[in-house]
This record gives sequence, structure tokens and C-alpha cells, in this order.
Amino acid sequence: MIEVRELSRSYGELKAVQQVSFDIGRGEIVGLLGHNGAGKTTIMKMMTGYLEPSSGSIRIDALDIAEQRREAQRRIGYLPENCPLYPEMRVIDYLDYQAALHGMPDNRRPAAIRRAIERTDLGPKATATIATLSRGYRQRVGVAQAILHEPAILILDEPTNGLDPSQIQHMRSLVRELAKDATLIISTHVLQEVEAVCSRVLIMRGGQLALDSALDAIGRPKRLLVTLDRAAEEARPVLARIEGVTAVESWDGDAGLRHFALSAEDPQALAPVVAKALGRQPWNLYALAPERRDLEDLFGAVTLEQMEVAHV
Ligand SMILES: Nc1ncnc2c1ncn2[C@@H]1O[C@H](COP(=O)(O)OP(=O)(O)OP(=O)(O)O)[C@@H](O)[C@H]1O
Repeated sequence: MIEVRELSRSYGELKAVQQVSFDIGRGEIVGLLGHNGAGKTTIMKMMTGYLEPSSGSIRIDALDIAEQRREAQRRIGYLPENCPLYPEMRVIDYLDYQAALHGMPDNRRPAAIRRAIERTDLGPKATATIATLSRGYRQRVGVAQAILHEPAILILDEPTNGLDPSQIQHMRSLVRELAKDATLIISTHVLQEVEAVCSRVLIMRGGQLALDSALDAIGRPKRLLVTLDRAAEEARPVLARIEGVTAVESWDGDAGLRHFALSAEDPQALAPVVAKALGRQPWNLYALAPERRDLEDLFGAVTLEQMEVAHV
């Protein structure tokens, strides 16, 4: 559905995006993750046809965005990072104006606006002036303008940026709701955002694509962590003999406890087996859980080394 090939964009000497390629299929929810300046917004602007690449290509439903920009844009809804709203306008008038910009005929606009207002829960604020709205509501207006023409692809640039926790929750459930009907790409520098709503992540680092992975693959733990009140010499051989355990590592914990990390193909499935085996020992078990290698660790690993966008 979306095909990005060797996409690059420079601003003068600065290479903001370099040789980025990926494909996104229909119905996917993809998180574009990276620190400030990693190139996320630049990619999104190119995908929506608002910025020309220095080189490379983008196809939306087989339409080349450089050659069939209008056609491609009709399939895309876009929430820019700082969505330009007109503070003196009422929500409903602003949406009418946006619908006109999308080229929507007069007779279709009222129904489209009504539906966008409904989907974004903006009903109570429909006639409010934009200047009087909280940041959370303004973001919803931004989303409403993006979905007016019921696009098959939604591109949301930092949709939760600047929102308070309850507004974030609301935006996340709105995003999940929208994902039922559209392919979604969300940029964020907040890892929890990706974990909360996405099934796949593209991590940008210094203008380059550092990782493209299903979230499942990243999150899958490889070890089972066990905490016992036993010395390593005593517990290790017993743990190592448990079926499914391929390696045992141990280190000291607090208050005389010892941690053991059991490597296994499926640590989740190993947990009850280990619990049963330990039940046969006169030992106290303090903790038993698969190790969680979360996105935070992963993000650190791929971005902390080099955060600056490469210069020529
Ligand atoms: N119009 C511009 N002119 C010059 N440099 C720019 C321009 N827009 C972006 N840049 C630079 O390009 C790099 C990538 O910026 P971009 O906004 O794409 O990153 P980002 O990952 O979206 O970060 P943020 O979350 O801060 O928006 C940054 O170094 C930025 O300063």
C-alpha cells in the first residue's frame, strides 16, 4: 500500500533523511520512532506530498507521489506536528473550510463533518471557537480535519505531544478506533506510545532507518528470571537440569537473595515447569517472571550512540 524507496532529503548541507526504504501494508499500525531531529517529520512531509525528496520515491497505492500528487493525497489524511488551526474560527467552520480545501463538494460536506466530529468526540465543542479549546481538543480538531475525506491512510505526526495524561488516553483510544478503518503511521519520540497502539516500529536515528521490526519480535523475552534465597553453587546445577533451560546466569541481589536468568526458547512456557521443580526443593522462591526487554532498552541501544543528523 505504501512503498518508500531510498528516500533522502537534505536541507542545504544537512542530510535530514538518508536512503530510507520500507513498505507498509494495508491495515498496519506503524510507529515511526526517534528522538527530536531524527527525521520523522521530514519523512512524513514527503509521504504526504508536502515536501519534495532530494532523491528516492514514494508510492501510495501504486501512485507515484511525485507524478500523481493530488491523486495520492486524496488517499491520505495528515495531522501535521503543529497542525495549523485558525483560532478565531469555530470548529465546525474550520472543518467546513478544510473540507472545501480537500475538494469535497458542498452537498457532501455536512455529512462528512458530522461524521468526523462524531468519531473524534468533538460534539460538545462543535460550535466553540478554536481559541477557547484545550490542547487536547485542538488535537482532536486536527485529527477531525485529517479524517474528513475518510482516507485509507492516516499519517499522524506526534499526535499526543503536549497532551496531559487523560488527553493522551483519549487520543490513544481514538487512534485505535481509527485504525479499524485505516492504515496508520504515527510518529513519536515516546516509546510507550508505540507500545500502546502499534504493531510495528520503524526506528529512525540520525536520518537513517535503524530498525524495522514487528513489536512482537522486539518484546519477546528470551530468559526467565528467578530470585531465590540460595547460593549460586547450590541452585545453578538444579536449575540447569530443568528441561528447556539452555543456560543459567546468576548475580547477587539484596538481602542475601540471588537472581538467576534461565535462557530458554519460550520462557513463558518454562515458568510453570520451573515453579514445579523448585517446589521440590526446600528453597524460598521470591520472584519468577520472563525478562522484559522493552522498547526503552532497544531505543537506547539504537539511538544513544549517535544522535546528530549526519552532515556532508
Ligand atoms: N526546513 C528546514 N530547514 C533546515 N533544517 C531543517 C528543516 N526542517 C527540519 N530540519 C532539520 O532536519 C533534521 C530532521 O528534522 P525533523 O523535523 O524531520 O526531525 P523529527 O524526527 O521530526 O524531530 P522532531 O520530533 O523534533 O520534529 C533536524 O536536524 C532539523 O533541524
